[in-house]
Amino acid sequence: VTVEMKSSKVAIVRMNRPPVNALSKDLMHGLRRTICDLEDNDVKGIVLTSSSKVFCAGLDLAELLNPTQEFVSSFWKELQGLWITLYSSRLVTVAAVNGAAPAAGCMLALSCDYRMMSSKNVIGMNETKFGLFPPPWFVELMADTVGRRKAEMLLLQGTLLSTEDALACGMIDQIVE
Ligand SMILES: CCCCCCCC/C=C\C/C=C/C(=O)SCCNC(=O)CCNC(=O)[C@H](O)C(C)(C)COP(=O)(O)OP(=O)(O)OC[C@H]1O[C@@H](n2cnc3c(N)ncnc32)[C@H](O)[C@@H]1OP(=O)(O)O
Repeated sequence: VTVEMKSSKVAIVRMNRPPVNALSKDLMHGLRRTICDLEDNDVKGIVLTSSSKVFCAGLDLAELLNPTQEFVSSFWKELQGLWITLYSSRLVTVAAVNGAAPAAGCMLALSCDYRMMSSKNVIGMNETKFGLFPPPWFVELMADTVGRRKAEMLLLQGTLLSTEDALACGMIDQIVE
């Protein structure tokens, strides 16, 4: 994770884990630590983005291949900790979604106060496409953002929306070129 101060009050926080910013336990820990440090340093707002062409590919599936029980439990704790920290942060949080944002990548964006996204990208919770269903707090985030019925349809079908469709249903707030 890298931090660039745009002024004394606003920080650009970039996920920097090539090639696709898959959320490993370490990346989630780094993001949470960064947000907490910025909160402690009188910063007012952050822009969360990526230093590569993918915003975030969701959970690191490689790390979840044949994990030990202990690892799964610490991974899950880190995921919940990151979500709680970002969602409840006192900072004004903006997601600049500059690449694909599937599954937990979408969760990161939805946990922010405002979402801008570049065109020709995709965002959504596609977990059902590979036989999983998102945890309840992902579901609630989606329902709070686009409405319960729309969320139900998107989640059941594991839809990844284009930038334009995401704007149309309120999943993002602005398209930025
Ligand atoms: C705590 C344990 C609990 C386990 C149970 C979990 C239950 C909870 C259920 C849901 C919660 C949330 C789940 C998730 O977030 S799962 C992740 C879902 N993500 C995806 O479906 C995205 C998959 N990736 C893509 O669609 C594409 O890679 C892309 C659009 C993000 C980028 O495309 P492109 O630029 O063309 O890159 P490549 O596809 O070529 O990929 C490059 C490289 O990166 C690897 N990779 C991609 N995604 C992941 C990933 N999520 N984890 C790990 N690695 C990933 C890909 O395999 C390539 O690797 P290489 O071949 O070695 O180069």
